[in-house]
Amino acid sequence: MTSIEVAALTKEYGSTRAVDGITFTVAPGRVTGFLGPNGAGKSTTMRLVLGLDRPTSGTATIGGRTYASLTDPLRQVGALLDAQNAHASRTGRNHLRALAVSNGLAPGRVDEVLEETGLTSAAKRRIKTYSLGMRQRLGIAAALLGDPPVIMLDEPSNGLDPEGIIWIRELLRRLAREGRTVLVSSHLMNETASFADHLVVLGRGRLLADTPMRAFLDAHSHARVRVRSAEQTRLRQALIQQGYVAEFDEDGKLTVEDAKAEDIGALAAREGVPILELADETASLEQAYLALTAQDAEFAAAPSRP
Ligand SMILES: Nc1ncnc2c1ncn2[C@@H]1O[C@H](COP(=O)(O)OP(=O)(O)OP(=O)(O)O)[C@@H](O)[C@H]1O
Repeated sequence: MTSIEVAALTKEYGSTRAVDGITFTVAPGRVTGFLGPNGAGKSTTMRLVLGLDRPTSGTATIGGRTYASLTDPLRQVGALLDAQNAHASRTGRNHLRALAVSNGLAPGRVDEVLEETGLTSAAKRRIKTYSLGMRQRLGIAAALLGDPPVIMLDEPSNGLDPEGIIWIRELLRRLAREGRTVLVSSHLMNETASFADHLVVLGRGRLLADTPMRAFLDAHSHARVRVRSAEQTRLRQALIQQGYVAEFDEDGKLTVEDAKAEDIGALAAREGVPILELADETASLEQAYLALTAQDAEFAAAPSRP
């Protein structure tokens, strides 16, 4: 069982502090979604874990060791950082073969990972003829080549079509079920919600959250009810009198903030307003994430103390 451990990690590029003293552990057996606005420091953190950059201070280790000190790195960690990285004039299969040979991996793995990523029929084509989605698949194939216990993917859904997005979701879930440590950055919130068990959220280089997905949703989103009745205007007045915030949406339904369906149903019954539709709205990761990063933006925008 191998974890990724990030401890008091800081990276400065000149006067830019890309990563600012973050500490978290990515545990095996689950998919950890790595979220944050553009420039939050996700790619920098991944590069530091992979030894592609040196921390200004702090450490990033895999199973207690730095990437540089791993004896067989591709058997320990598979990573997809930049799908454009492969030699464009090679075929997909030759690219993977070269990687396998230079890292002492069994050549038989090449056909296995081509199959696993749906690239078998394109294996003999040059990479320059691949679509962005195919390059993503090839990058994932390379990450899986050494059958590693730790997998780190930066925006793997980039360029994938809907079928590819379902495929990657299932792949990530399976890798976690097999007990691997899976860290996946994404800017697609609802997509992340469909595969992640756990979330690490960065904002301006700092750690904003390190929490199970469910707890994150519960903590950062509020309950909301959508209701349609035979007398919407009257219902809205009654809701407002009771202190609720209720607004019409574009479909003409009422959205009631900080409310539960059972309370709104009871209120409508007391008022004698027939209800046609009534439902609790489930919190979306996007809602929760925006609530969290909005707080961060306010905090970050506050004037610094003398
Ligand atoms: N090599 C570099 N030189 C200078 N600044 C850099 C370098 N790499 C990253 N940065 C800066 O560090 C900050 C964090 O960037 P990073 O790419 O890690 O963010 P990110 O969360 O991955 O964002 P995105 O989702 O846009 O990829 C940004 O302000 C970026 O401009």
